[in-house]
Amino acid sequence: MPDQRAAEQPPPAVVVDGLTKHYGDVHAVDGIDFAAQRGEVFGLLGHNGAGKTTTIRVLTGRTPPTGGRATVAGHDVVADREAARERLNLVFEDQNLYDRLTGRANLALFAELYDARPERVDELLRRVGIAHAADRKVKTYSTGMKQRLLLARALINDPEVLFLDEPTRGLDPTSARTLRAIVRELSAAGTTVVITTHDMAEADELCHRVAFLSEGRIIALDTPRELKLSLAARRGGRRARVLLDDRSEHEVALDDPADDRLRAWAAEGRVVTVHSDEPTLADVFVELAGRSLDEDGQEEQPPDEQPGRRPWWHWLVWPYKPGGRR
Ligand SMILES: Nc1ncnc2c1ncn2[C@@H]1O[C@H](COP(=O)(O)OP(=O)(O)OP(=O)(O)O)[C@@H](O)[C@H]1O
Repeated sequence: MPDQRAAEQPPPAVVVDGLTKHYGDVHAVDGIDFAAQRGEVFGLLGHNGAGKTTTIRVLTGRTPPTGGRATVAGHDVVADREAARERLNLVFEDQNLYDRLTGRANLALFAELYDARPERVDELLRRVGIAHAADRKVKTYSTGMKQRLLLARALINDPEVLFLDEPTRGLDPTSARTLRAIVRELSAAGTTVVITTHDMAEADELCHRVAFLSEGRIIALDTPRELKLSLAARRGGRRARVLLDDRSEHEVALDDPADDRLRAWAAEGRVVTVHSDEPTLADVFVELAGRSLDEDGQEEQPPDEQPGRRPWWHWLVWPYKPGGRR
């Protein structure tokens, strides 16, 4: 019964309703609505100046909205700001660590501030993978280590909602992978994670749903999968290039029931590779925003330094079994 299911559904961890934030004539956030569920990883994506950071600043009580309303963990971010802040935490680019203190001392200070158990400090240092450097001064830490320490610090109060502003920017692939793994663990344990990123491949991999922001407005909001599928549909359906055992290449329509050549070739064991043309999230963004994220002054990285970024044509190796059926 739908009514009963609705009653059992926990309230969303983040609710944003007609939120605006104006700086003079600049409408940094211009009437946005969304809700993020418990355990959801929710991505805010957009060009420089789209309003991502401002949205997070309002939701974390760092700046008041001009209009509209938002709640975090059930608490209004304006009227009930302190209660909301007790249940959230954040990793922000402009945050500072105490450079002349050790990693452990940095965390211990925050543990005291939040009344956390003292054992929590070492637990978190282990969790983010910097226990070995716990007694080194933070000024000797690399960017990745500092980012890990900031994350540990943000977890000290077991937040119900964690806000991460560009958490993997400037990180080496290993640190970025560790951070993504922690986000997944947190999400599985019920923490809601709201993340801003310029990295479309990362958003695709990590986020349950993403909102594309442009000039302070949400221009699309859905799961990465749905966004990609709807672009494929607008382009006339998904297609694939197929390489057969006789080295001939064919283009097939995956969404056209009349085109069952791929199934037939597969049944005959003739397929060597299938080359899918599924659009990427970056393609969806370009279509909606009219330009790519690389066109807004971001420094483009060479392709081999773009972890997880998939080319437009992405090869799937079909299990090839010469002369037989699978
Ligand atoms: N304190 C401020 N005073 C005046 N304007 C501001 C202020 N903070 C942000 N803005 C403006 O609001 C708009 C949105 O900025 P915001 O930092 O939220 O964008 P963003 O999507 O996070 O961009 P980026 O990817 O560069 O961090 C921009 O036009 C910015 O110049």
